[in-house]
Amino acid sequence: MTRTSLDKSRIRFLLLEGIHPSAVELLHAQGYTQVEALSGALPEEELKAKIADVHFLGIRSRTQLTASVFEAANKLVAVGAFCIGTNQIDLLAASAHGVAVFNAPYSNTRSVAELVLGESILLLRGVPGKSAAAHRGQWLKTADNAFEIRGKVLGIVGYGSIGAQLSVLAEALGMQVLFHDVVTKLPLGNARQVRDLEELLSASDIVSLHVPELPSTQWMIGARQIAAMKPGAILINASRGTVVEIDALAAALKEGRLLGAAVDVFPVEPRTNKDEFVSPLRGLDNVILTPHIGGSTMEAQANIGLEVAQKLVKYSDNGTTTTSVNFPEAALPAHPGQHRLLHVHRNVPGVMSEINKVFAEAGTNICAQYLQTRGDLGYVVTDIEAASSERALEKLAQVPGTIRSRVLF
Ligand SMILES: NC(=O)C1=CN([C@@H]2O[C@H](COP(=O)(O)OP(=O)(O)OC[C@H]3O[C@@H](n4cnc5c(N)ncnc54)[C@H](O)[C@@H]3O)[C@@H](O)[C@H]2O)C=CC1
Ligand SMILES: O=C(O)CCC(=O)C(=O)O
Repeated sequence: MTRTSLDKSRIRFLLLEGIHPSAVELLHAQGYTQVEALSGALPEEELKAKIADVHFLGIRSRTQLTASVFEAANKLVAVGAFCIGTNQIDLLAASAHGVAVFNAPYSNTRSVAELVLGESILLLRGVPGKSAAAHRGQWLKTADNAFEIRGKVLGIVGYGSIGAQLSVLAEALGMQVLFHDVVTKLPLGNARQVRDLEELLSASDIVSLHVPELPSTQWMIGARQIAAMKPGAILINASRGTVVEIDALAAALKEGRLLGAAVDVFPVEPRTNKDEFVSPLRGLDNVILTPHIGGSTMEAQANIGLEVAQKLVKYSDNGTTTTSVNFPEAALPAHPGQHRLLHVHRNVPGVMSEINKVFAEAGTNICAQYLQTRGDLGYVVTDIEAASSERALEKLAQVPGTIRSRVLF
């Protein structure tokens, strides 16, 4: 697939799921005027119809980018996930179509950690139940089952950016922190990495989950793991809905085995704010239910809007792919006066020599060349004199193994 350089005014951006206006402002300021921003996610067929004309797509956690969506996205150059998780994107399909994917790996970390800490305090005091009762006219003034957070044991599953941030905040409130991670991690403060998940579950007053959605994390907290938790403990899930078996959690809460829970993410989430939220946890007073808003603060969203839009602009303007989640990473300098050829190919032996044969046979003088590979993908960027770029691009597209090529003026 070959693309010649488009005038910025012809490059189309589609931003879904209420991405913060800071993204649109940045794109406009960088000369990209064709930006359509919608508030919700689109069903697959609608998305496929709409995406056919789109060069850059912005999504959050709701939009499912399947292989079939990528098939329909002929013009798509890059996807911006305006969030941390990229499990909603078929990254192999994106790579196979030469589509670069970017995200914002840290911008909402603090927001999630703060929410979890706030929920921990409220649940230890039984506030959700007492508040719900007060709304019904009941006055539940009692200290029964109400506890301070100081001295309690917080068990963090997944000690990455969010888990580690939570650990620091929790210690500041006097909690003891244990964590379980598949990787050996530097414990912050007095936190301690435990041997396995079972040890963490049996020792913690509050268990908070911060793992990515992976085959290995799917349903990692089920009936057996909940039974291994301390009686009267609290479970918090602000990671992904596939990490906890929701029926097992509902059963434990109804039986009173757990003191409470806070759940922000669900196996099935409404696509828009107008769709009904259905869950076996509805109606349980000792459960805080939130609509996947762990990262939804004005601060985080404004920063994410800028960060991801900036990454898309850099890739569009000069081919830089730094921090891409699926592409070889290349930080490229400006290319004044030269044309820049971007070539995405299958990383198999011989492609580079074929590419350079194209330039040699055409007598093209190469001003600069950069190559990076990542797994099955190769990304080579060649700066050449402007006069020969059109012919070179045509020839490059015929190199066996080519996935996509593009020229930047
Ligand atoms: N509720 C919300 O709005 C938000 C949810 N998230 C979710 O939180 C997840 C975590 O975010 P970050 O901390 O930034 O990710 P991260 O990648 O920095 O940390 C994840 C940690 O989990 C560990 N891990 C992976 N598999 C594991 C397993 N089977 N058992 C134990 N540990 C395991 C990793 O080694 C890593 O240390 C994201 O992937 C995303 O799904 C992120 C932001 C907002
Ligand atoms: O804010 C969102 O839409 C998604 C937040 C999230 O889950 C993430 O950043 O991974």
